Amino acid sequence: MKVVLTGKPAIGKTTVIKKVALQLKGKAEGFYTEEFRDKTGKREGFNVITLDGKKTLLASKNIKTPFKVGSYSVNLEEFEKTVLPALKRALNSRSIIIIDEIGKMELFSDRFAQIVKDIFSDENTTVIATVPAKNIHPVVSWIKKRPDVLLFEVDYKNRDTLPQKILNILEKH
Ligand SMILES: Nc1ncnc2c1ncn2[C@@H]1O[C@H](COP(=O)(O)OP(=O)(O)OP(=O)(O)O)[C@@H](O)[C@H]1O
Repeated sequence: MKVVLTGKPAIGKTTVIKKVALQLKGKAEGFYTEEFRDKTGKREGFNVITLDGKKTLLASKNIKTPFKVGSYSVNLEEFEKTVLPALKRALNSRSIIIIDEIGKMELFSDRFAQIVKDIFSDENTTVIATVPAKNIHPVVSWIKKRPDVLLFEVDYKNRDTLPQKILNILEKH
């Protein structure tokens, strides 16, 4: 089962994923991405939080790396160190895999792109992932076009009911 969420920036994709992950505690592995703000309330960057509780910096305005998205620099090395082992472990153990998100920042990592492909190509693996509305990378359009992907566009009307809908789909599967 492959469930993929897309939708406009800040529409609530991560919130849906977190609600689903909370209900799947112990059965799911993977990560979600959360923004953090400075003292004045301005967005400073993004953290990655793995479902087994590791937190690392994904990107920040206050670091300099060659991997830039707007004013944010991506902390590629730390991202790979934290996320790749979790995804590999999940793929090998056939846990439910949660990937929030398969976006511009994360896709600076070719190794991440490759494991995402491996996960989606494995017909026995259940994955719940988020992708941006824009096809910012070949992997994103490849995922959206897959016939085995159940694609949901998150909007204001469905964002409160989607978590339960996804859980029902997983249960039936
Ligand atoms: N169902 C909801 N009810 C009320 N507020 C919500 C809901 N879902 C999300 N929000 C709020 O909207 C904001 C953005 O939510 P979220 O981070 O989940 O969006 P996103 O689509 O994952 O964003 P991004 O484009 O950064 O990935 C947050 O402040 C969150 O608390």
